[in-house]
Amino acid sequence: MTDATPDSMKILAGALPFLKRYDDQIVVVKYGGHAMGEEETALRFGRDIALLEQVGVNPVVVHGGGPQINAMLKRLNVQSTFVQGLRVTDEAMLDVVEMVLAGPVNKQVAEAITRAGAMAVGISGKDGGLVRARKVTRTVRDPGSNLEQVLDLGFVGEPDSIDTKVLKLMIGADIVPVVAPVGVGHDGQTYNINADTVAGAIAGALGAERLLVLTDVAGVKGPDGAFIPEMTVARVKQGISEGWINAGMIPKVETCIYAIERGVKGAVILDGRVPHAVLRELFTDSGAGTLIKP
Ligand SMILES: Nc1ncnc2c1ncn2[C@@H]1O[C@H](COP(=O)(O)OP(=O)(O)O)[C@@H](O)[C@H]1O
Ligand SMILES: CC(=O)N[C@@H](CCC(=O)OP(=O)(O)O)C(=O)O
Repeated sequence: MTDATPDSMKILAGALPFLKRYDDQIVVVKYGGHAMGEEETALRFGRDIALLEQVGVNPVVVHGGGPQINAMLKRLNVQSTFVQGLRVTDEAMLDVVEMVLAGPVNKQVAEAITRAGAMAVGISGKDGGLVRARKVTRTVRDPGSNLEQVLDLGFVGEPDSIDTKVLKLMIGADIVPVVAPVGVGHDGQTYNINADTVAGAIAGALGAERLLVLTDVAGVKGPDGAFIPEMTVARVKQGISEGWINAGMIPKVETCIYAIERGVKGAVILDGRVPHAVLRELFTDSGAGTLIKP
């Protein structure tokens, strides 16, 4: 006899169809720097990911660390600037970015999952040639002259190709990969890549069942400020052109569109600070956050 209450039986019964649906499927989880929050939030995230692994899902975690990089830059008294949500990265900045992302942040996330009972191993996109990167530029319109200007963002990259071999080896060995968003160019140059972009590229390359983008807002807000539970790709594009989707939300929605166009079944932007956000999204009918659909 167990002491299971009717409530816990109800929750389990409700979760069963979802457990079946995600059995042996890959779910890519982007864990944003803003979603990391307090230590307790990180430990809770670790427990949720470990649980996914234990019930037969194959989670792959890609983490950010923007606020953690900012904290280190403040200690070093270095200013940083952003263009369309991307950090302008010169050589000195690149050292700090790689040190923070592939160092303490990567290790803390992997440790939180491992502590919760799964085996997680932290790597950067440079390991095993996982993320081959190319340099990006951004075009902006000067409000004064209305002329277009191409901006050089330094060592900011985007994924050129993804070699999934190292991830597949890890998944096959029941190891949860935890990926820091740093890539390497064909010439060996290191690039700082937005973590949302890396998550979308990895989800697309792995043919993931779901991409979950964890941040510090409930999802995408519309022009009236109200949260939107479901959006089509066309509506997202409208939001960007009208400007009510802006700043750090742009790489998120763009990566969701990229992943969907490559066969990922659904991409969701949700608040990672809400307890069990990942489990609620995957294992309940109501879900959480904004689902982006074709
Ligand atoms: N339409 C929108 N809906 C919700 N958030 C938006 C929207 N447009 C811009 N944002 C901003 O995007 C931020 C999330 O991006 P970011 O700060 O880069 O998060 P993370 O560190 O999780 O990657 C939100 O905190 C919000 O300020
Ligand atoms: C090019 C670029 O902007 N890279 C990001 C990488 C970290 C990141 O994306 O972290 P979040 O997910 O927490 O925002 C940066 O330097 O902040």
